[in-house]
Amino acid sequence: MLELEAVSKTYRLGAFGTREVTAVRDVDLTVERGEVVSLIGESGSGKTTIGRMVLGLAAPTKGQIRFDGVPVTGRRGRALKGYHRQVQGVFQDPFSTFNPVFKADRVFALVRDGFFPDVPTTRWRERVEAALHGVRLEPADVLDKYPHQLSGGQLQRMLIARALLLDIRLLVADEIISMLDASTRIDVLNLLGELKAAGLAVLFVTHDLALGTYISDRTVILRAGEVVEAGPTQEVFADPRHEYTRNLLAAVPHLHSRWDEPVK
Ligand SMILES: Nc1ncnc2c1ncn2[C@@H]1O[C@H](COP(=O)(O)OP(=O)(O)OP(=O)(O)O)[C@@H](O)[C@H]1O
Repeated sequence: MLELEAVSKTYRLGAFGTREVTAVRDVDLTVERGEVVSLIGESGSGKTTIGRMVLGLAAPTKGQIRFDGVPVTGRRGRALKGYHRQVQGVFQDPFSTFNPVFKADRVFALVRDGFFPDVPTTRWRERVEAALHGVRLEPADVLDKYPHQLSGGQLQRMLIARALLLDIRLLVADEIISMLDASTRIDVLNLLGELKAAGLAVLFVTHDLALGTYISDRTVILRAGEVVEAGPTQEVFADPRHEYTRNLLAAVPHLHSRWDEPVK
């Protein structure tokens, strides 16, 4: 379904664009229907750049990104909108996505204005309520409220509900769990699991190996813009081939041991 082939992204820096930073280098990656693929790497490893390219918000310097065999790059206007009906992103900080001046459910109104202007108001309301139920939110708890009246978990779910209104097939979830507290994290992860069971594909971007293991079918480990390891999640974790992956694994806190004890 989604396919990245030898994708690189170089940013030019400085007033005259004389300095270059290669954020992503020669990355191959696929995501199939109903599959969750974790993209794991430390800060600065190029994860967000990949997510933005997949969403058509940035263009690769080299290589190809295809969705159902059709290039993503270069889509503009109506073609990009058509793509965004099928592929949407949810990002780390839900608070920054909402404008504090407007009620939070404005995000749904914007979807209606942009994609479904002909749907009558009552029908639209039903669709919004169904999408909210889909993410385990009670419409009365979240509709007609300002962002500051809602929790981070509620806002994050509303953003997932917004994506679901579009009948998407691929969700790019960029660190969506990082800012949530522990119990909400598990709820949102379980929600992603349910959506996956319903056929949704997820590119799950995280720096957190433990979250990646919990949810994904396949794992891609990124270091300084390059894929250092990729494979079925259980295999990557059971037998990490690359030293970088082993180091990342060693850095995951072990629940059964005290933090001041050396981990065996
Ligand atoms: N718009 C930009 N202009 C110049 N350099 C950029 C730009 N965006 C990202 N970079 C650089 O590209 C590299 C990869 O950044 P990216 O944000 O993709 O990494 P990341 O793995 O998502 O990191 P984090 O987890 O901290 O968000 C970094 O060196 C970053 O400084």
